[in-house]
Amino acid sequence: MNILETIVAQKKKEVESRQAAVSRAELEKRELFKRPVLSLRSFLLDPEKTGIIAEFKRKSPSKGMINATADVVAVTSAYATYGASGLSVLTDEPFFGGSAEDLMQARVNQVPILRKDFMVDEYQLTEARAMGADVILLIAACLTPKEVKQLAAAAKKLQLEVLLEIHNEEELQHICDEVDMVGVNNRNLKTFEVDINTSLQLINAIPASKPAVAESGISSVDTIVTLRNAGFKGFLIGENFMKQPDPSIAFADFVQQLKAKK
Ligand SMILES: O=C(O)c1ccccc1NCC(=O)[C@H](O)[C@H](O)COP(=O)(O)O
Repeated sequence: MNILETIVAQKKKEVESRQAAVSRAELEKRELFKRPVLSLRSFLLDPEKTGIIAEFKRKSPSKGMINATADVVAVTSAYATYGASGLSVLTDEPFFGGSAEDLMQARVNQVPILRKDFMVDEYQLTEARAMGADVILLIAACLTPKEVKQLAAAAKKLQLEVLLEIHNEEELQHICDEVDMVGVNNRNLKTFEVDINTSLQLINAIPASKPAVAESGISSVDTIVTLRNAGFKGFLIGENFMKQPDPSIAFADFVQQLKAKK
């Protein structure tokens, strides 16, 4: 089994046990379930904003522990204050050290929040809404085109936006009307190598109506400029900030450098 298959197998078990403990009807009664959502798509299309989706990521399968001590409210609030167009919060516990609690705490911020997890079941969409997320991620590598369409349609019924993640040309087949944005992950999930050319090679095949997001391995403002010139509207960045002793300061410096490039 590759890492994605391992994660998905674990995810299916987890979802089954959470569903047995808390029904969808119960999740729908939660306060955060009723809040109006913020549109990441609109934030990414705003030329005054940075386009950066800053990720709160404690650890990962490729890097192991990245930051064991960062405080989710302090870091995500700094990201929002210094110009993130969106926040991405990992809610997977076993592989990324995240939690629903992290996302609920990050909800103090008035910027769109992506629930970063491996979505395999509609139950997780209701959970996402109930924890205060605005956007969910669907990963083409672990879903069929039919499953993407079904999950994306169910997300729209909950007013959630959908970011579809692809890794190669074949996965362009997963793009459907129901997805709002298309992400290209530069990380090869078999070798963990990151290559920005993955984004640059796929951008022209992504429909102009779906803002494109370059994901993973971004660590310089020059890379953002290159990706932006190629047509990307969003830039998902995790490790580059989280690995610093103070991710908040690292993010503020990065945005200052980016603004100087304009
Ligand atoms: O990050 C990993 O090691 C990883 C392994 C297996 C599946 C997914 C993985 N990452 C998810 C992501 O998409 C990244 O967290 C996100 O794009 C940010 O990447 P980075 O800026 O390189 O931290």
